[in-house]
Amino acid sequence: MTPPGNVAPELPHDPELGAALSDAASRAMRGVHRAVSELRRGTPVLLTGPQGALVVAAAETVGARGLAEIAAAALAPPVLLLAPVRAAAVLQRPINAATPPRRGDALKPGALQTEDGVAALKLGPALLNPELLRRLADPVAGRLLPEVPELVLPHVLAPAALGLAKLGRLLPALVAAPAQEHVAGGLDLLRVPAAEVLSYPATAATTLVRVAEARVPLQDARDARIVAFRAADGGIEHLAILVGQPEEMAASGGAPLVRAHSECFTGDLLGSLRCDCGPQLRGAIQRMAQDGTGVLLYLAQEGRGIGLVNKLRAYTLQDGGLDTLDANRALGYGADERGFLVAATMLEQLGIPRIRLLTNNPDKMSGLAACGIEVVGRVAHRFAANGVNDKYLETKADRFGHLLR
Ligand SMILES: Nc1nc2c(ncn2[C@@H]2O[C@H](COP(=O)(O)OP(=O)(O)OP(=O)(O)O)[C@@H](O)[C@H]2O)c(=O)[nH]1
Ligand SMILES: [Zn+2]
Repeated sequence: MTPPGNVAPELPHDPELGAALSDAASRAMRGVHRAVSELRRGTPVLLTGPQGALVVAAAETVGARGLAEIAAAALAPPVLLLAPVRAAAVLQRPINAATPPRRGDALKPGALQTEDGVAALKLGPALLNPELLRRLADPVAGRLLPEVPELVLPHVLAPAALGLAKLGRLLPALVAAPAQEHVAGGLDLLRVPAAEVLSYPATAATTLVRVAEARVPLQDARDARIVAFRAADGGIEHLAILVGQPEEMAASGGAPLVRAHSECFTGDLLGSLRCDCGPQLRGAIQRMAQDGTGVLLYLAQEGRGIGLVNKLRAYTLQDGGLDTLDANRALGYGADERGFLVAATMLEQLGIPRIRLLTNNPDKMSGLAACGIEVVGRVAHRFAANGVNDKYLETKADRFGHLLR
């Protein structure tokens, strides 16, 4: 299960061409970043492509005004775009997605078919109401609906719409209607090319630049520095914590110990017992201090890339009986939404192309290797269960293929 966004795009070698491309990349990222902000505040945006235009708003945030703007731009009645798993839950019917949701899942006879990993539900007037849209989007919200929506074919730009909501760490559920570009222009809706939404994760990862660095002695590693990396979109920074002199070790052909640690507010900062992140974070720094060298990449990929708000929703679903993988999927997200191109770019910029990786997760090894990092070895990084996270650790081994030693 290699996460998406892990294939390094070809980088330009001609410096002039490179500058021109990075200008275009930075304009594209600005557009997508603005579109994400619009969705997060409940404003519709216009997705464009050669096949037409689609006006979309996030079901989680849209209000009466946003719905009126969609109606004014729409060429046809609006639908609700959902991940197939969520659509199946709403319809209370099994569903076959064109993109198989899980290795080994058998197609269910008599199940609904969907295209491109997206399902579309027709929204009759009774469902075009902000509170009901939130219930349709959110498996944690109440179930009561005045009518069961009907499954229809999604627009060709629907996958980009879901992608945009995911970039905003919103529930992947959007009110959407085909629109005429010029009509929507009169409404002053932000336009964003669907292709730029789809290429955004790779563009953001490959435009990271070092922006600040400081010596920060740590309780467990006095000789430590923090280097901050920022992408051209101005989004949240990723951090590298360097223990000792890993760059020197790499320069003389060595392979320093590296941990790619995805941020976990609850585990890293609060000491939550639901996961193993806190012990893994501190354990990694201690291990690097013992070795004398190491790099801990602290990646802004909270909740395996679904964001803190969705992780809290996933926890509520887990309290209702789902495991960590199915809870992600019930929200409409993949089991693991992380890409490791960010980590690979940071290592490349630090001058560390060969590493020994501190992990139990084989996907991290293959993800980094696919992005051009030479992973010469793995060092296991397991901590004992604490009585609360036992099932979480079991699920990582059983369903994510995490190595037990
Ligand atoms: N979606 C979701 N994310 C979780 C849950 N529990 C922990 N996480 C997140 O999982 C991530 C932990 O990732 P890591 O420790 O870097 O990686 P890993 O895949 O467990 O692999 P290792 O390298 O073996 O630790 C953090 O971003 C946590 O916020 C959960 O129940 N649901
Ligand atoms: Zn955690």
